[in-house]
Amino acid sequence: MTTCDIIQVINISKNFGQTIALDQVSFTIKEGETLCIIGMSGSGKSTLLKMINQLLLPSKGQIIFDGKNIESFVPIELRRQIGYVLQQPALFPHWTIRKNIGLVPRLLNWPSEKIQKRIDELLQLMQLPSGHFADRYPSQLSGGQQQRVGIARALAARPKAMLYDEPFSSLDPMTRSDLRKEVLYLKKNLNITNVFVTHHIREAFSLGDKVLILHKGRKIQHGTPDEIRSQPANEFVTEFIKTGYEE
Ligand SMILES: Nc1ncnc2c1ncn2[C@@H]1O[C@H](COP(=O)(O)OP(=O)(O)OP(=O)(O)O)[C@@H](O)[C@H]1O
Repeated sequence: MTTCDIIQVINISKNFGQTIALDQVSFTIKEGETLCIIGMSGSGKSTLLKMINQLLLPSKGQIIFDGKNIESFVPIELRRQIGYVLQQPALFPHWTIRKNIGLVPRLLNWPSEKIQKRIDELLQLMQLPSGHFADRYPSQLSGGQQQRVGIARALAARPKAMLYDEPFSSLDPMTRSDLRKEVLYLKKNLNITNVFVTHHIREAFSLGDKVLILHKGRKIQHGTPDEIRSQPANEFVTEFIKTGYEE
Protein backbone atom coordinates (compact mmCIF):
# COMPACT_ATOMS: atom_id res chain seq x y z
CA MET A 1 0.00 0.00 0.00
CA THR A 2 1.13 3.57 -0.68
CA THR A 3 -0.28 6.61 1.07
CA CYS A 4 -2.27 7.68 -1.98
CA ASP A 5 -4.28 4.44 -2.31
CA ILE A 6 -7.83 5.55 -1.53
CA ILE A 7 -9.51 2.18 -2.08
CA GLN A 8 -7.95 -1.18 -1.29
CA VAL A 9 -9.82 -4.32 -2.18
CA ILE A 10 -8.14 -7.16 -0.31
CA ASN A 11 -8.82 -10.77 -1.21
CA ILE A 12 -12.55 -10.28 -1.64
CA SER A 13 -14.84 -13.25 -2.23
CA LYS A 14 -18.63 -13.14 -2.45
CA ASN A 15 -20.98 -16.12 -2.58
CA PHE A 16 -24.72 -16.06 -3.15
CA GLY A 17 -25.64 -19.59 -2.00
CA GLN A 18 -23.80 -21.89 -4.40
CA THR A 19 -22.91 -19.05 -6.80
CA ILE A 20 -19.41 -17.67 -6.46
CA ALA A 21 -19.84 -14.09 -7.70
CA LEU A 22 -16.30 -12.99 -6.77
CA ASP A 23 -13.30 -15.16 -6.04
CA GLN A 24 -10.31 -13.74 -4.15
CA VAL A 25 -10.11 -10.42 -5.96
CA SER A 26 -7.48 -7.86 -4.87
CA PHE A 27 -6.46 -4.48 -6.30
CA THR A 28 -5.95 -0.89 -5.22
CA ILE A 29 -7.13 2.44 -6.60
CA LYS A 30 -5.09 5.60 -6.21
CA GLU A 31 -6.61 8.92 -5.22
CA GLY A 32 -7.86 10.74 -8.33
CA GLU A 33 -7.58 7.62 -10.51
CA THR A 34 -10.35 6.36 -12.78
CA LEU A 35 -10.69 2.59 -12.78
CA CYS A 36 -12.96 0.94 -15.34
CA ILE A 37 -14.19 -2.55 -14.53
CA ILE A 38 -15.11 -4.65 -17.53
CA GLY A 39 -16.19 -8.22 -18.04
CA MET A 40 -18.96 -10.27 -19.53
CA SER A 41 -22.42 -10.41 -18.05
CA GLY A 42 -22.33 -12.21 -14.69
CA SER A 43 -18.58 -11.69 -14.17
CA GLY A 44 -19.15 -9.92 -10.83
CA LYS A 45 -18.78 -6.23 -11.81
CA SER A 46 -21.88 -4.87 -10.05
CA THR A 47 -21.34 -7.10 -7.03
CA LEU A 48 -17.87 -5.61 -6.62
CA LEU A 49 -19.16 -2.04 -6.96
CA LYS A 50 -21.94 -2.63 -4.43
CA MET A 51 -19.39 -3.90 -1.93
CA ILE A 52 -17.35 -0.69 -2.23
CA ASN A 53 -20.28 1.35 -0.89
CA GLN A 54 -21.47 -1.27 1.57
CA LEU A 55 -24.68 -2.22 -0.25
CA LEU A 56 -23.32 -5.77 -0.06
CA LEU A 57 -20.90 -7.24 2.46
CA PRO A 58 -18.10 -9.56 1.33
CA SER A 59 -18.18 -13.24 2.30
CA LYS A 60 -14.41 -13.04 2.77
CA GLY A 61 -11.78 -10.32 2.57
CA GLN A 62 -12.04 -6.62 3.27
CA ILE A 63 -12.29 -3.24 1.59
CA ILE A 64 -10.41 -0.24 2.93
CA PHE A 65 -11.65 3.24 1.99
CA ASP A 66 -9.44 6.21 2.85
CA GLY A 67 -7.56 4.15 5.43
CA LYS A 68 -10.62 2.64 7.20
CA ASN A 69 -12.40 -0.67 6.76
CA ILE A 70 -15.67 0.28 5.06
CA GLU A 71 -17.60 -1.85 7.57
CA SER A 72 -16.60 0.64 10.26
CA PHE A 73 -18.35 3.56 8.49
CA VAL A 74 -21.85 4.68 9.42
CA PRO A 75 -23.78 4.26 6.10
CA ILE A 76 -24.67 8.00 5.75
CA GLU A 77 -21.01 8.94 6.23
CA LEU A 78 -20.01 6.50 3.49
CA ARG A 79 -22.75 7.86 1.17
CA ARG A 80 -21.37 11.36 1.71
CA GLN A 81 -17.92 10.24 0.67
CA ILE A 82 -18.90 7.90 -2.15
CA GLY A 83 -21.40 9.00 -4.83
CA TYR A 84 -23.26 6.23 -6.66
CA VAL A 85 -24.68 6.49 -10.19
CA LEU A 86 -26.88 3.67 -11.43
CA GLN A 87 -28.01 2.59 -14.88
CA GLN A 88 -31.42 4.14 -14.14
CA PRO A 89 -30.98 7.25 -12.01
CA ALA A 90 -33.97 6.34 -9.78
CA LEU A 91 -34.95 9.95 -9.11
CA PHE A 92 -37.89 10.57 -6.80
CA PRO A 93 -40.72 11.23 -9.30
CA HIS A 94 -42.72 13.62 -7.10
CA TRP A 95 -39.71 15.73 -6.21
CA THR A 96 -38.41 18.54 -8.40
CA ILE A 97 -34.92 18.27 -9.86
CA ARG A 98 -33.74 20.76 -7.23
CA LYS A 99 -35.11 18.63 -4.40
CA ASN A 100 -33.68 15.43 -5.89
CA ILE A 101 -30.17 16.89 -6.17
CA GLY A 102 -30.30 18.26 -2.61
CA LEU A 103 -31.08 14.87 -1.07
CA VAL A 104 -27.74 14.01 0.57
CA PRO A 105 -26.88 17.58 1.70
CA ARG A 106 -30.33 17.73 3.39
CA LEU A 107 -29.67 14.40 5.14
CA LEU A 108 -26.39 15.90 6.32
CA ASN A 109 -28.25 18.99 7.62
CA TRP A 110 -26.39 21.51 5.50
CA PRO A 111 -27.86 25.02 5.89
CA SER A 112 -30.54 25.69 3.26
CA GLU A 113 -28.63 28.51 1.56
CA LYS A 114 -25.55 26.33 1.11
CA ILE A 115 -27.71 23.54 -0.36
CA GLN A 116 -29.36 25.88 -2.90
CA LYS A 117 -26.00 27.30 -3.93
CA ARG A 118 -24.56 23.82 -4.41
CA ILE A 119 -27.58 22.73 -6.48
CA ASP A 120 -27.20 25.72 -8.80
CA GLU A 121 -23.48 25.00 -9.18
CA LEU A 122 -24.16 21.36 -10.05
CA LEU A 123 -26.91 22.19 -12.55
CA GLN A 124 -24.46 24.49 -14.29
CA LEU A 125 -21.67 21.89 -14.17
CA MET A 126 -23.97 19.29 -15.75
CA GLN A 127 -25.16 21.77 -18.39
CA LEU A 128 -28.73 21.88 -17.13
CA PRO A 129 -29.46 25.62 -16.76
CA SER A 130 -31.13 26.17 -13.43
CA GLY A 131 -33.85 28.46 -14.82
CA HIS A 132 -34.99 25.74 -17.21
CA PHE A 133 -34.57 22.59 -15.18
CA ALA A 134 -34.49 23.15 -11.41
CA ASP A 135 -38.26 23.24 -10.90
CA ARG A 136 -39.22 20.50 -13.35
CA TYR A 137 -40.05 16.94 -12.36
CA PRO A 138 -37.99 13.95 -13.56
CA SER A 139 -40.68 12.82 -16.04
CA GLN A 140 -40.29 16.20 -17.80
CA LEU A 141 -36.64 15.43 -18.66
CA SER A 142 -35.12 13.15 -21.31
CA GLY A 143 -33.25 10.00 -20.27
CA GLY A 144 -29.88 11.69 -20.82
CA GLN A 145 -30.95 14.76 -18.80
CA GLN A 146 -32.20 12.51 -16.00
CA GLN A 147 -28.85 10.76 -15.95
CA ARG A 148 -27.12 14.17 -15.69
CA VAL A 149 -29.32 14.84 -12.65
CA GLY A 150 -28.33 11.42 -11.27
CA ILE A 151 -24.66 12.40 -11.58
CA ALA A 152 -25.33 15.85 -10.04
CA ARG A 153 -27.13 14.21 -7.11
CA ALA A 154 -24.21 11.82 -6.55
CA LEU A 155 -21.74 14.73 -6.60
CA ALA A 156 -23.82 16.94 -4.30
CA ALA A 157 -21.98 16.43 -1.01
CA ARG A 158 -18.52 16.62 -2.65
CA PRO A 159 -17.66 12.92 -2.38
CA LYS A 160 -14.08 11.66 -2.56
CA ALA A 161 -15.09 8.86 -4.92
CA MET A 162 -17.80 8.18 -7.49
CA LEU A 163 -19.10 4.75 -8.46
CA TYR A 164 -20.80 4.43 -11.85
CA ASP A 165 -22.67 1.21 -12.64
CA GLU A 166 -23.22 1.09 -16.43
CA PRO A 167 -24.70 4.60 -16.28
CA PHE A 168 -25.17 5.05 -20.01
CA SER A 169 -26.38 1.64 -21.07
CA SER A 170 -30.02 2.67 -21.55
CA LEU A 171 -29.15 5.76 -23.63
CA ASP A 172 -28.86 6.19 -27.39
CA PRO A 173 -25.32 6.32 -28.87
CA MET A 174 -25.23 10.14 -29.30
CA THR A 175 -26.42 10.86 -25.76
CA ARG A 176 -24.05 8.19 -24.50
CA SER A 177 -21.15 9.85 -26.26
CA ASP A 178 -22.12 13.30 -24.85
CA LEU A 179 -22.30 11.93 -21.33
CA ARG A 180 -19.01 10.09 -21.73
CA LYS A 181 -17.44 13.47 -22.62
CA GLU A 182 -19.08 14.96 -19.55
CA VAL A 183 -17.56 12.26 -17.33
CA LEU A 184 -14.15 12.92 -18.94
CA TYR A 185 -14.65 16.62 -18.19
CA LEU A 186 -15.52 15.84 -14.55
CA LYS A 187 -12.52 13.53 -14.35
CA LYS A 188 -10.17 16.31 -15.52
CA ASN A 189 -11.72 19.09 -13.47
CA LEU A 190 -12.72 17.53 -10.15
CA ASN A 191 -10.16 15.66 -8.11
CA ILE A 192 -12.37 12.64 -7.59
CA THR A 193 -11.58 8.94 -7.76
CA ASN A 194 -13.92 7.13 -10.17
CA VAL A 195 -14.87 3.48 -10.43
CA PHE A 196 -16.80 2.88 -13.60
CA VAL A 197 -18.46 -0.41 -14.57
CA THR A 198 -19.09 -0.98 -18.25
CA HIS A 199 -19.14 -3.85 -20.70
CA HIS A 200 -18.02 -1.55 -23.54
CA ILE A 201 -14.32 -2.05 -24.06
CA ARG A 202 -13.91 1.19 -26.00
CA GLU A 203 -15.57 3.09 -23.16
CA ALA A 204 -13.31 1.42 -20.59
CA PHE A 205 -10.17 2.17 -22.57
CA SER A 206 -11.15 5.80 -23.25
CA LEU A 207 -12.25 6.64 -19.68
CA GLY A 208 -9.97 4.49 -17.54
CA ASP A 209 -6.50 5.34 -16.27
CA LYS A 210 -6.58 1.68 -15.28
CA VAL A 211 -8.82 -1.15 -16.40
CA LEU A 212 -9.75 -4.24 -14.39
CA ILE A 213 -10.93 -7.28 -16.34
CA LEU A 214 -13.10 -9.76 -14.47
CA HIS A 215 -14.13 -13.16 -15.73
CA LYS A 216 -16.32 -15.58 -13.77
CA GLY A 217 -15.64 -13.65 -10.56
CA ARG A 218 -11.87 -13.67 -10.96
CA LYS A 219 -9.45 -10.86 -11.67
CA ILE A 220 -7.89 -11.64 -15.03
CA GLN A 221 -5.90 -8.45 -15.60
CA HIS A 222 -5.44 -5.02 -14.02
CA GLY A 223 -3.39 -2.39 -15.80
CA THR A 224 -3.39 0.69 -17.98
CA PRO A 225 -5.21 0.45 -21.32
CA ASP A 226 -1.81 0.44 -23.08
CA GLU A 227 -0.49 -2.39 -20.91
CA ILE A 228 -3.60 -4.46 -21.54
CA ARG A 229 -3.54 -3.80 -25.28
CA SER A 230 0.16 -4.51 -25.64
CA GLN A 231 0.44 -7.35 -23.12
CA PRO A 232 -2.88 -9.12 -22.74
CA ALA A 233 -2.66 -11.54 -19.79
CA ASN A 234 -3.99 -14.51 -21.72
CA GLU A 235 -5.97 -15.69 -24.73
CA PHE A 236 -9.26 -14.69 -23.09
CA VAL A 237 -8.15 -11.05 -22.83
CA THR A 238 -6.93 -11.05 -26.43
CA GLU A 239 -10.26 -12.37 -27.65
CA PHE A 240 -12.28 -10.14 -25.34
CA ILE A 241 -10.54 -7.00 -26.59
CA LYS A 242 -11.00 -8.09 -30.21
CA THR A 243 -14.70 -8.79 -29.71
CA GLY A 244 -15.18 -5.43 -28.01
CA TYR A 245 -13.70 -3.54 -30.90
CA GLU A 246 -15.93 -5.40 -33.33
CA GLU A 247 -19.11 -4.29 -31.47
N1 LIG B 1 -28.58 -10.91 -5.04
C1 LIG B 1 -28.11 -11.97 -5.71
N2 LIG B 1 -28.54 -13.22 -5.42
C2 LIG B 1 -28.05 -14.31 -6.05
N3 LIG B 1 -27.12 -14.26 -7.03
C3 LIG B 1 -26.66 -13.04 -7.36
C4 LIG B 1 -27.13 -11.85 -6.74
N4 LIG B 1 -26.50 -10.79 -7.29
C5 LIG B 1 -25.67 -11.29 -8.23
N5 LIG B 1 -25.76 -12.65 -8.28
C6 LIG B 1 -24.99 -13.54 -9.15
O1 LIG B 1 -23.62 -13.21 -9.01
C7 LIG B 1 -22.96 -13.25 -10.27
C8 LIG B 1 -22.35 -11.90 -10.59
O2 LIG B 1 -23.41 -10.96 -10.81
P1 LIG B 1 -23.13 -9.42 -11.13
O3 LIG B 1 -24.46 -8.74 -11.20
O4 LIG B 1 -22.14 -8.89 -10.18
O5 LIG B 1 -22.48 -9.52 -12.59
P2 LIG B 1 -22.20 -8.35 -13.64
O6 LIG B 1 -20.82 -8.62 -14.16
O7 LIG B 1 -22.45 -7.03 -13.04
O8 LIG B 1 -23.27 -8.68 -14.77
P3 LIG B 1 -24.07 -7.70 -15.83
O9 LIG B 1 -23.02 -7.17 -16.78
O10 LIG B 1 -25.01 -8.64 -16.50
O11 LIG B 1 -24.74 -6.63 -15.01
C9 LIG B 1 -24.03 -13.71 -11.29
O12 LIG B 1 -23.91 -15.10 -11.45
C10 LIG B 1 -25.32 -13.33 -10.61
O13 LIG B 1 -26.37 -14.19 -11.03
